[in-house]
Amino acid sequence: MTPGIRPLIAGNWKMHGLAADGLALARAVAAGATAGADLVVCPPATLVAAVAAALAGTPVATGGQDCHAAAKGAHTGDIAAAMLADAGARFVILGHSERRAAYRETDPTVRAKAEAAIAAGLTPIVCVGEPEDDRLLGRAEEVVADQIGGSLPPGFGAAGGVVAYEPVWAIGTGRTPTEADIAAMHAMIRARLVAAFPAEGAGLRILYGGSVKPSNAAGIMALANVDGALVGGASLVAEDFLAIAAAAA
Ligand SMILES: O=C(CO)COP(=O)(O)O
Repeated sequence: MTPGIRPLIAGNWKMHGLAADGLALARAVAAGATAGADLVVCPPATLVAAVAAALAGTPVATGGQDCHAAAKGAHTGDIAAAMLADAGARFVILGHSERRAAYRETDPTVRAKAEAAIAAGLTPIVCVGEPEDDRLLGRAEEVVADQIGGSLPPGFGAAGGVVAYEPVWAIGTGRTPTEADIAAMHAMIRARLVAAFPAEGAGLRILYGGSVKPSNAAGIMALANVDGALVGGASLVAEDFLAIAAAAA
């Protein structure tokens, strides 16, 4: 945790959820929301409007999982940031490693998307994280520093942007870096944020993601510069997601 920063626990549902189970999950999260942390759920695009409507008046916010960099246009299948905002989203996950890998999203692409998100009034959650090879070769911090340098637009600090550190090899695998490695990476990210955004960098939230579950959340959340979590698999089970939130609060 960083003193003075309110933790954020974000659930990335990825490509999971039809209307009935998605709405039930969102309602169960809202029913158990703890006061000590901000919560956001990021359902598939088809459910953003319905989940946002179901969560209206609750402390749980809604987010998207991606947006296009353009405000509108001939981009079949894509969604503009303003459309997410119009549907009730307040956050959007950008540059997730699954999208960087499957759609070859580069740092400049992610940066342009983050600019579009900010212009639409959304808070971007920009994902960074090293593949396993780079970790084994001792290049993890260098790779993540490059992603930070390339993926965050100038307005990121003023917009209260969020960084999520997700080592690629920890996603969905049950493996996590050591707490010392997480702390070292988050300290590096904090230093880069302070350098890039002198007015706001010390107060921006840096989330850890990758196999976060109730059993390891308290230890990870207690680390310096870990200001919450981006949760995949465990966000699909309300009681697990809420247990992680409780560990951060
Ligand atoms: O990719 C993630 C969140 O964006 C992490 O996924 P898991 O929590 O399933 O490892």
